[in-house]
Amino acid sequence: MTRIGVLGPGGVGGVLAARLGAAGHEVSVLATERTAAAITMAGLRLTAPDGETVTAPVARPWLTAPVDLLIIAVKATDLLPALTRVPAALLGAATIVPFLNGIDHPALLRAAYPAATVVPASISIEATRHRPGVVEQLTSMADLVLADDTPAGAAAVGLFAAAGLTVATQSDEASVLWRKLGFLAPLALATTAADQPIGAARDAAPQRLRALVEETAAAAGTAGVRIDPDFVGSRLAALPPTMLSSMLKDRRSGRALELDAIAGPVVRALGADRAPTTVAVAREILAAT
Ligand SMILES: NC(=O)C1=CN([C@@H]2O[C@H](COP(=O)(O)OP(=O)(O)OC[C@H]3O[C@@H](n4cnc5c(N)ncnc54)[C@H](OP(=O)(O)O)[C@@H]3O)[C@@H](O)[C@H]2O)C=CC1
Ligand SMILES: CC(C)(CO)C(=O)C(=O)O
Repeated sequence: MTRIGVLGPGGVGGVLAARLGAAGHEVSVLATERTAAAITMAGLRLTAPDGETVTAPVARPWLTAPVDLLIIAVKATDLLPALTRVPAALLGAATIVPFLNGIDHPALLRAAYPAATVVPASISIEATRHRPGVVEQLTSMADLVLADDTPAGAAAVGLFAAAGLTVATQSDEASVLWRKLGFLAPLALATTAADQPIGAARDAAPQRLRALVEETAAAAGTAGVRIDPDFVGSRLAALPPTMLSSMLKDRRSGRALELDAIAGPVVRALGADRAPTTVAVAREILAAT
């Protein structure tokens, strides 16, 4: 049994907290005051294609006891304030597995928690937090990718897999994060700018979608990660037409967008001149939100 903390028990964090709790781990969630109270009073309810579970993790607004592994699943826009709930002295040499979209957060986490080991990770899932303590996994897809180039990373892979989650590995941080972004950035930017699911967004502007794919692949190349634009294009073409990105869901709910976390790395890697479509689409989104 591993002591696991989950910072941000929303869509992603709620699914992982529920599944790891059901697998017998000692799970505590670190949440906003209201969510911590809701989970303390009524538990954490997960509805998923394989059924409904109610688990009873310990919920608190900040870490009060050591954990072996800390999952971070807040939005990038909330990361900095959320970290105040986890004192570095208490976290010590724990393993941190962040599931945020984007590229830039591991550096912040390493600076904030110098004794910990940060294991870069990504997740492909469609998960939603309906209200505090009530989350839904919408499809059976729940695919984790972790960097297994450290003993802590290899141990975390084993822990998630033993809880029944699908886990793939990459040997380095850049590959984990850029491969996710190589697919996500075109999907999120195209759908959010169009305010349409991927089917309508790709039909309305196929060349623009292709340009987003090529710019993100070129940006990944600057970090030594080779992404084939044709492969990403075929994955995007195969998505169900009704699929939304989490950025579009955020736009429609009036929540803060992870625009810097998703478009920023592409523009910072290439410069604005070599990422004209990413810049134009991001500016449209900024103007509309
Ligand atoms: N949802 C999805 O399907 C996917 C999401 N991702 C990525 O995963 C990450 C998490 O996204 P997602 O699960 O959708 O986000 P949600 O909004 O569903 O959940 C975020 C959680 O963070 C909590 N939170 C916000 N601010 C703080 C704070 N200051 N202190 C503590 N907790 C806080 C929220 O609390 P409260 O509930 O109290 O508001 C909420 O529980 C993002 O980077 C996203 O891009 C990646 C793949 C798919
Ligand atoms: C790629 C996708 C849709 C699924 O995980 C996602 O990560 C997101 O929308 O944020």
